[in-house]
Amino acid sequence: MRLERVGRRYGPRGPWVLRGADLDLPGSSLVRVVGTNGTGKSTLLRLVAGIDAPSEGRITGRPPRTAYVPERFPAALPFTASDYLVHLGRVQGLGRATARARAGEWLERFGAGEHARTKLAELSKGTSQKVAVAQALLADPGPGLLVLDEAWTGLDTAARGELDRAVRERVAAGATAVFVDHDPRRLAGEEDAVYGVESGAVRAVAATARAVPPEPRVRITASGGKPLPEGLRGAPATEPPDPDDPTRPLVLTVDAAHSDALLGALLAASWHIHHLGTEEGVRV
Ligand SMILES: Nc1ncnc2c1ncn2[C@@H]1O[C@H](COP(=O)(O)OP(=O)(O)OP(=O)(O)O)[C@@H](O)[C@H]1O
Repeated sequence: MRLERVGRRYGPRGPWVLRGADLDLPGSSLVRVVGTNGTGKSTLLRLVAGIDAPSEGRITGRPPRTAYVPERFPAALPFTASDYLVHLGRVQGLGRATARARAGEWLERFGAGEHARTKLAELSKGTSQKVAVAQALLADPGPGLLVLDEAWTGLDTAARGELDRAVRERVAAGATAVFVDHDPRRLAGEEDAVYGVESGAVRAVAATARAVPPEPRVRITASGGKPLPEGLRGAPATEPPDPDDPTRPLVLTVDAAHSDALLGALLAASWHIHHLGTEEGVRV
């Protein structure tokens, strides 16, 4: 999907909120939009989502499916959370049973399962936001557009993490996810592109490759009953750093690139290996 020379003003004589915006929004990509308050980020996201039309310019290659979490959620509708989600799932083309199952799954995933039968108007702000986010995730993952305007705001920590995961899943499944969030740490380093909105213009401020996760450090628990061999590769960190009891196992942590050499040196010096794992605790 592409935006070409897109402009938007409210009213024929209103000031241009956006002008000359060129954005490239390929599939399987995570795109962040940044800018100070009132610069036009929500306006841009509404144009991307297709719920508003440009005053000039054109938008091409729109994916067939769009999910959108608006900055403000219309919470005063006469539905329970579950009925509302089923209704929106039906609008998105899901069968009734699938829509109901998905509604339940997403409410559970966001920790709002017990509010399925609560009326929208009676939900707390945080739980309303969970419903607003769940409605955007009801459809199958796949190529499509996911537009999130401050969708994390109001969610608790666990739900924010869950939304991060959901966004990553959707992007991995081919979606184009475009988001605004006031927290600069939100999905930081995972964006394929970052666009800044300022004084009506939209500029690519960074185009980062998808961050490669750091290589895990490897932890080796070993005992030798004697001092460590000299000249170990990778300068391993040891715990306890200065053992009083040389028979006590040592934990050595080293970059994965040096773990084989370290292991070889320990075995060659007749050390006993108790445990081998990554720093996150995964056994390797
Ligand atoms: N429907 C509308 N009618 C008239 N003016 C509007 C409308 N929507 C937005 N604007 C104006 O467009 C400008 C940009 O607003 P927008 O909400 O897009 O910015 P934003 O960057 O998302 O702001 P915030 O960070 O505060 O959410 C503002 O001056 C706003 O008053």
